Amino acid sequence: MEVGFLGLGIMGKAMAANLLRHGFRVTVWNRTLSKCQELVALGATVGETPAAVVAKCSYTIAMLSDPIAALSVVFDKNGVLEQIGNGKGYVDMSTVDAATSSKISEAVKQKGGAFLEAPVSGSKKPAEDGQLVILAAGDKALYDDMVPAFDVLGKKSFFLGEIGSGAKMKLVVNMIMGSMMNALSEGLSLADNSGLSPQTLLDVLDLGAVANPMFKLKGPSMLKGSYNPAFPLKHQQKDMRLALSLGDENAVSMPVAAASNEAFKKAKSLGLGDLDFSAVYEVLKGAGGSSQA
Ligand SMILES: NC(=O)C1=CN([C@@H]2O[C@H](COP(=O)(O)OP(=O)(O)OC[C@H]3O[C@@H](n4cnc5c(N)ncnc54)[C@H](OP(=O)(O)O)[C@@H]3O)[C@@H](O)[C@H]2O)C=CC1
Ligand SMILES: O=CCCC(=O)O
Repeated sequence: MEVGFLGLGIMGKAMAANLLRHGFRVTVWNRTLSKCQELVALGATVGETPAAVVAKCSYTIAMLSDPIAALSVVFDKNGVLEQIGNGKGYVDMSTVDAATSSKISEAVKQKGGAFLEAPVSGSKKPAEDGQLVILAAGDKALYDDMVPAFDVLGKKSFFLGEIGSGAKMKLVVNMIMGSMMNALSEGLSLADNSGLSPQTLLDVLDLGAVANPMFKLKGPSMLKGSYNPAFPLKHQQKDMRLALSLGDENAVSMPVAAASNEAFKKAKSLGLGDLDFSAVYEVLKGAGGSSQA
C-alpha cells in the first residue's frame, strides 16, 4: 500500500517510520523540508508540497500541530485541495476541534475525495511501537481502506461515526489527561512542601486505586526536573482550550479543566511550551514553598 504522510514532528516521524518498517511505500512532506531526510534514509520518497504528495498517493495521512496547521496544509497554495479528487482519501490524524475537521471534510468531499478524521491517544513511544489508539470518524469506506495502516500504527482503532465524533472524543480524553497531570503536580508539591517524600507518594499511588501508566511514566522524571518532550505542553494547552470550547458549546461546566488550563497557560508564558506537558509541575511547585525535587 502506498501512502502519503504530511507532518514529521514527534508523532508523524515515528508513525511514518513505522509504516515504512512494515513495508508500506511512503511519500513524505514536512513544512521544514529538511526533516524529511531522516525518513528518506528509511526508504521514504519526498513530495515537494502537500499537493505533490496527494497527486502521487491514493491515501494521504496528516499529523500536524493544531487547527491552523491542519487548515493551512489543505487550503493554502500547493495544498491538499489542489490534487484531491475521485478515488483519493485524506486522513487527518492531528488533534483539532470538530469545526476544523468538518471544514476540511466538506472541502475534500466537494472535490470528490473522501475524508476521515483519526486523532490518536498515545504518545511518542506508543507511536514508535505501533501501540496508538485510533479514534476515527467520517467516511466509513475510507476507514475500511485504512485498516491495514491503522493495524500497523495502533493497537486498537475505533470508528465513531459522523465527522466530529473522533475529534470530540480525543479532546475529552486529553481534557481528562491534562487535569490528571495537574492533580499529580499539586499532589507532589503538597507532599514536598509538607515534609513528605514525593518519591514515596509516587510509590503509594502506584499501589492503589489511582495507579495509572501516566503517573508511573512521568512521575519519576518530574521529580528530576526532566521534561524531554514526548507530548509538548503547548499542544496539551491547545487541547485544553479546545475541550473548554466544546464545554462552552454544550453548556458543560468544567471548573477542574478550566483551572488546569490556567496552569498550562502560565507554563507557556514562562517559556515551557516546547517541553513535555508534565513541565506544568514547575508552575505548581513554584506556587508552593520550597522544592526538594
Ligand atoms: N506528541 C504527542 O504525544 C501527541 C500529539 N498528538 C497530536 O498530534 C499532532 C502532532 O503532534 P506532535 O508530533 O507532537 O507535534 P510537533 O510539534 O512535534 O510537530 C508538529 C508538526 O506540525 C507541523 N506544522 C506546524 N505548523 C504548521 C503549519 N502552519 N503548516 C504546516 N505544518 C505545520 C510541523 O512542521 P515543522 O517541522 O516545519 O515545524 C511538524 O511537522 C498535534 O495535533 C498533537 O496535539 C496526539 C497524540 C499524542
Ligand atoms: O495527545 C496526546 C496524548 C498523549 C498520550 O495519550 O499519552
